[in-house]
Amino acid sequence: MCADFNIFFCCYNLVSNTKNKALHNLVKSSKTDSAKVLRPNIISGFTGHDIPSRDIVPGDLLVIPRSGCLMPCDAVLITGNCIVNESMLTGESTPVTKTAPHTSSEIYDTGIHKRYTLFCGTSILQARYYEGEFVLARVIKTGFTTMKGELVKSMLFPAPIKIQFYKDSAKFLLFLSIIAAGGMAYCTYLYHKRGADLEYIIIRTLDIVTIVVPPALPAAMTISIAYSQSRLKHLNIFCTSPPRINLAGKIKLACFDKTGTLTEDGVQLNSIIPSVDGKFSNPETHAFKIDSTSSLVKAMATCHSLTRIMGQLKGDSLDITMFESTKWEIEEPGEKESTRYDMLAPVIVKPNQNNASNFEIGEDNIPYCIGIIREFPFSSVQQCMTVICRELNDPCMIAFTKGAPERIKSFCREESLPQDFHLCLSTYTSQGFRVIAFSCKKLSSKFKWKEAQKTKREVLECDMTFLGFMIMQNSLKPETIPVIRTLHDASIPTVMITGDNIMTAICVARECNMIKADEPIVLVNMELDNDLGIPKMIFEVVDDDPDINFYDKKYHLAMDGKTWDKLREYYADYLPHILVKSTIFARFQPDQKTQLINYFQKIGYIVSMVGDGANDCGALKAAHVGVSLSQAEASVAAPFTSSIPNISCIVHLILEGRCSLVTSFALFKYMALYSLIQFCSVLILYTFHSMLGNIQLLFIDLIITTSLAVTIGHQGPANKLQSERPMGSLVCARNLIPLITQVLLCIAVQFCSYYYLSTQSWFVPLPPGKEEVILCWENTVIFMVSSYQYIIMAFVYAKGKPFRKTLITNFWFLLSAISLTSFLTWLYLKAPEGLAKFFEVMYLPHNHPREQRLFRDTLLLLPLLHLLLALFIEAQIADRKWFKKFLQFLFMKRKPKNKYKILLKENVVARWLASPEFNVTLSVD
Ligand SMILES: Nc1ncnc2c1ncn2[C@@H]1O[C@H](COP(=O)(O)OP(=O)(O)OP(=O)(O)O)[C@@H](O)[C@H]1O
Repeated sequence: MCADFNIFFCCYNLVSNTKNKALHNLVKSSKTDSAKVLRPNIISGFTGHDIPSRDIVPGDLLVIPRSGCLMPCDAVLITGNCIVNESMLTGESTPVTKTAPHTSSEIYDTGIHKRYTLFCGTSILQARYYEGEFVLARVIKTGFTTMKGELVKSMLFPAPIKIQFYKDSAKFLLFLSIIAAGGMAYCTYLYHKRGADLEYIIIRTLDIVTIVVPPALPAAMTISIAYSQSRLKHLNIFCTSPPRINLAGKIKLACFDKTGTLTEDGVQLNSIIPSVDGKFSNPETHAFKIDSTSSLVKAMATCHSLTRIMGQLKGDSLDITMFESTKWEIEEPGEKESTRYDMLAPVIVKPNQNNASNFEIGEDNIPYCIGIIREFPFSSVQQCMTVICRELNDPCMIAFTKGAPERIKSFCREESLPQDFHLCLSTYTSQGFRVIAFSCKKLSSKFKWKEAQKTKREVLECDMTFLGFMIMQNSLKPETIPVIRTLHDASIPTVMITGDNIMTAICVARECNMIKADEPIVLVNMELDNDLGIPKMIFEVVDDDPDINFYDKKYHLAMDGKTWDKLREYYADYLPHILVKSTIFARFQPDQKTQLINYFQKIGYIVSMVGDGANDCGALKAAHVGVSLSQAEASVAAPFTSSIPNISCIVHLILEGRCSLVTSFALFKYMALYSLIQFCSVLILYTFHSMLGNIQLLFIDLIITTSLAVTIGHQGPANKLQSERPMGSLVCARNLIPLITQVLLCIAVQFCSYYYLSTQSWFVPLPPGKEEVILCWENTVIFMVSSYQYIIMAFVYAKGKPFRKTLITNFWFLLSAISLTSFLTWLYLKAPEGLAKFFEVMYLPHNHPREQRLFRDTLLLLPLLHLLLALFIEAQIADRKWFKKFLQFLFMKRKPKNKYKILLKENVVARWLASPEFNVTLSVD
């Protein structure tokens, strides 16, 4: 019993140590010893105090150092602005600008007003305000209530996740308790019959409970997770919710974000297509080749959120590429970077010297420049960004907007849009290009500084003039194609969920082989049916023959965010049938990404999601296994963060997950068998008036089972993903039948060994008595045989393939198993008298009768035979497909259990596609 607890605490410590370390790193990563706050003072208004950061309280006015700092609390900016790295929050390390809110009647809400809020744990790269003035922030939350506190809480108390294994283990424990109850009843009967007193009966029967229900069982389930977590850490994959590692072993659908995940973070400029008076001009490869006085170039020079930090241009890679292509220059006011803050002298952009001559010179010989008065930063929900600018010598301000073409189109006046807008867009998107559109709006001369600060973006984003397209190339990461192939080979379907255009998404999906060249793609669209008053679902086959037989061919559905919303609203019953056949989800907003992941889970998929940006946060959290590609060691965004900057991390995770799951099962079965073996030995010995000695019990519990259980978990994952999946359920016939067979075999071997002993002519059974005898032949035989059985069972369950490395690679296990076997054999055959006495086993000197020595030697054949039979049961029955099929036949399992498997089998969409009602058409190329 004490040894069992020992194992439990060893394993528990191992797991909690890994967790504690991660927590410790996280807390330390943003620990700031002190902070400066302004507190009211009756005499001089406010005075500054340097206080330990733990003494900061909500309501304090925090002074943000100009050179940046780690935020010790959540606070709202009051003055100035800050450039912040929020990778801990979103996984995305592109710096974001936080500004102080403008006076308005709106009530502050952290969820809505994130752009005014500095979050605890995020890194302030720079704080800017007028020279000599403080950058101030009002503290709103401290400690556990902050955003970082939430992350620490989620690590300390991870949200419970439904894992079949844990439910099954509870059932299994119940089953073991029933066995224990049987054993207790037998024990009570036995000792009562022998006339033992009540206290003795109680002690003996309680012994049985501690043997059958091992307290180390929960530890067995976590030890493999601890090993996997530390291996993942070496691969730079960090985990804040370790139980999810086992879930990774059961992933049935792998979802990916596109930009920055499947494709590179950076983009290259392909061409620019200006639009003048509602007509597209010829594409240009460089922005500086276009007339630099054109509005499109001005939009490209101003419509961004770039800033200079340490002399380097920082911001979204798309913005950097765009701005650099104009060859304009950015100038931020103030000599020092940290004083680049002046409402009256905003950030300005100006053409470089070569182009400057094209522009008018202002009064006082000031060279031409554009001041960026206000910026509405890019958001994935809006799919665009807007700036309000003022040109030198122009009394009117101008708004420039850039973003997703569909979105920009909706802002523009009809006459400014070229007729071939869609044709031009689809020409580029269907080649996989990322297309960004631009528009502008001249504001009235009455629109002054004050209005610019107060206006809402909706006022600006209407009645605009379309300016043209910018075509960007975003190539695949080299690892994407091999990883997608590996996942498909392992029968794990892949799905793309992106904010980008649907045609671009389709092209990228084809390029990375998510959709093979010969597999047709069908667009799901919605068209308003005036008769019905609800949208009608229509299908469009992309680039293929619409007369395909969809029953025979693998096909993929693709839809955009708008269709998704309508499907949810009007065709909720059809949605599961469509989902199982869908591979591309484009123009999805962040909340739609989350909804989609939840839907996949509803139809029975274990879903993984890999993403890199702020627009994936919800989906990453919702997925069973969300992996954020981020430099941060832990982010609030996802339970896993990977510093491997590509999707190969998901393969490592699945391999580790499978290894951990299989090891957890193996350890669980091993611990259960160990209890049952000991249970059987004890009952046999009680029956024949003997029992196991304390040293023997300690040796079994502490040395044999602990060393073997701990080293079994050490085995690493297989090198290659297999299409075969590990079992997810412990309490199923496929698991239980081999396990029960192993138990019966162990019992049979113990009985055989006793029977063999009883047939010996020299053997005299123990006479009935009130107290049990330890030093006797009965005890020696059962102790030795059962000790071998613990090693045999560990050997059987330590097998490697197909989800773990081969047993040969597990050095520590082999060392333990070989050393224990050698020691046991030596103890049994050749141990000196003192040691035999210590272990309370029979000592046979050389001059002992030959029959006794022959019996002792030949008894060893039994464990050998047991090993062969146990290996046979595991290799030829438990692991075999025929056994699975036989059980399916036996239990008449006709239908798959998972909903998505039933839906896939039904293939209802193929029927719809064949029906004229759904109006299947061929899309334009
Ligand atoms: N910096 C930006 N400024 C303006 N518009 C942008 C900017 N970045 C992206 N967009 C537009 O907004 C759309 C949505 O962007 P979002 O970041 O949500 O998704 P994405 O980057 O296209 O794809 P993914 O979801 O795969 O990362 C983009 O497709 C693009 O058209």
